Amino acid sequence: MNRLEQIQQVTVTAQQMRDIEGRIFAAGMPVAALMEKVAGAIVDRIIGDGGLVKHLGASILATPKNYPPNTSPLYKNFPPQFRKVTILVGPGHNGGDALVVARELHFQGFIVGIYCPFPKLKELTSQHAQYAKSLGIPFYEQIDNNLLKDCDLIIDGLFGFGLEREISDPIASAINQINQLAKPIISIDLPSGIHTDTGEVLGTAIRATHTLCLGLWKQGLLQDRALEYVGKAELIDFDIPLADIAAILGETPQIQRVTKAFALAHLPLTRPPVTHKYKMGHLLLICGSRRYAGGAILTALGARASGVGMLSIAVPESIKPLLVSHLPEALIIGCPETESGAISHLLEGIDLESYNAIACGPGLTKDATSVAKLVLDSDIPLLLDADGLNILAQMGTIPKLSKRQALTILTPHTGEFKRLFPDLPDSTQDRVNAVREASRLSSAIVLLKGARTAIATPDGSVFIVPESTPALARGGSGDVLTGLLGGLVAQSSACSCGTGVSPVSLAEIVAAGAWWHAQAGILAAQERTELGVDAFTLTQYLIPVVGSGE
Ligand SMILES: NC(=O)C1=CN([C@@H]2O[C@H](COP(=O)(O)OP(=O)(O)OC[C@H]3O[C@@H](n4cnc5c(N)ncnc54)[C@H](OP(=O)(O)O)[C@@H]3O)[C@@H](O)[C@H]2O)[C@@H](O)CC1
Ligand SMILES: Nc1ncnc2c1ncn2[C@@H]1O[C@H](COP(=O)(O)OP(=O)(O)O)[C@@H](O)[C@H]1O
Ligand SMILES: [K+]
Repeated sequence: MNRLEQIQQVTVTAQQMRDIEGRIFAAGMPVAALMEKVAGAIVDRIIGDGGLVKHLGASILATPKNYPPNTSPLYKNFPPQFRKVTILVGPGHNGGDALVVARELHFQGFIVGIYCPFPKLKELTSQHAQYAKSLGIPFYEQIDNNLLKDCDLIIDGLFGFGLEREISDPIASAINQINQLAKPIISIDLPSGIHTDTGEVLGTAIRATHTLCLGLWKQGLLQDRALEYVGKAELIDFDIPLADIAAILGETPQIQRVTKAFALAHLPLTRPPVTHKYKMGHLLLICGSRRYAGGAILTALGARASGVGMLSIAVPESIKPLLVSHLPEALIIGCPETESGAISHLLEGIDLESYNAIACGPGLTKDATSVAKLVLDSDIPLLLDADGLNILAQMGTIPKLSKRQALTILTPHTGEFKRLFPDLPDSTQDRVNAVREASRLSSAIVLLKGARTAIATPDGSVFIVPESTPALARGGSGDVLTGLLGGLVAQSSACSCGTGVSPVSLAEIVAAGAWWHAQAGILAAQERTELGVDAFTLTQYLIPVVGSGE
């Protein structure tokens, strides 16, 4: 993995970023030099070759203005008119970054106006402000028409990782006013108003179209509740030495982004030349009911895409023919069923210990309680989803799981999470902490579904899937995930040759599977629009995602 791939995996809190920054300054890097370097990289990303401005849509490339042509090399990216950029400047170093960007855009021929309502600025920020004023760049203390009229682009440098308390008026009102303009907004480091660690909106926040996160990914940008403010996010690297990151975060950071490089390194994409089907894992899926027969098919199709060596599927007897017709390669086990058409108990003679993993839950209904109890008492890796989770919640999550020897993986959405862990804080808020706490308490690997799915291990490691698509917010897509993960877990547990997989290794595989699922959604949405990603279609995009050979 190259340096940039390693950097992309790292996430930090504000305090960790301060500590890393502190080491760089202590080693001799001047603060002002670092600010120049960072701001230079921001300017390049905005107006350099292939820069963001080209992609910001009609508003920045329209409205011709009658100014003389500019000869700057960077300006070749633009039509031959000057452009008007409004820059929001805060009192700290986020404002300092913004002022350096303002100065450079001014020199490149842009018409720059600065909104800075703060009477007192940090020293370096104050020096940059003084120089910008000396260049004739106008400063405004209030958001007024002069500043915003005809402005093509807004750059937000009000607050970065130094924001710790709620934003109040007049800045809060100014932010709300700016948000209503529907102009392109590029936020420096974080959208101002978003808490660096938790993603909480502190009073109000800038709704950015783009966020250029500086140096290392801030955790708050990976929390669901921040997403509508973040827009498209990307990292601006400024060569933070890996040794300084490791000194603060350890060799393996506790909270990691699941990148493509990470996922591909953990998926079983190649097989040993000499092997056989049972060495490639035997998964038992327990799913479906007469009412929810489709869920069983979707789960099974997810498992199929995992490449698992053998797939057995326990379903109620009455839907066995349906499963056989969809999955001719699988061994379908028809089970006795309740009056309501749920599995009442597993067929006599099924030896649970002969499987490498069990995935249980989709479409079961709560009438299948005895089956869920049985698998919880087994001694092999178990993934529980949907009704499997609801039944577990009824039994009492923590006491029940504390008796299990083998690894358990729980894959709740926020509603199921609340039922499983009623005493934990709301998982729609600080998701990273919620999932981490749930895993610690239950000793299970917990995957909390959402726009940014997070996976935690009992020892406190968290993996966050940083890209996905709302196209997946659709019935059945979670069933596909269950099957896919079940197949991956079975393969890894078969490969461990009886030595057992560690919780962290298993969580890495689960995280890679969640990345795979999200990427299939993204690819399907690109080709078929966000409306075209029904759960069956999603299953058909799993292999293309890893099969493109890129
Ligand atoms: N790390 C790195 O390597 C690099 C970091 N860099 C940049 O530095 C940024 C961090 O800078 P920072 O620490 O100066 O904090 P920042 O976010 O600008 O704001 C804090 C200021 O706001 C104030 N304030 C706080 N809350 C407030 C409120 N509600 N309402 C009003 N005021 C409030 C608070 O003052 P206070 O009133 O609390 O004394 C303080 O002055 C970072 O995001 C990145 O852009 C790069 O330049 C170089 C590389
Ligand atoms: N807004 C969203 N953005 C990205 N992914 C989403 C979003 N909403 C849901 N998902 C994903 O879709 C899947 C939904 O799973 P789940 O709620 O269990 O649905 P079902 O039970 O109908 O199959 C999860 O993998 C989740 O992460
Ligand atoms: K900002």
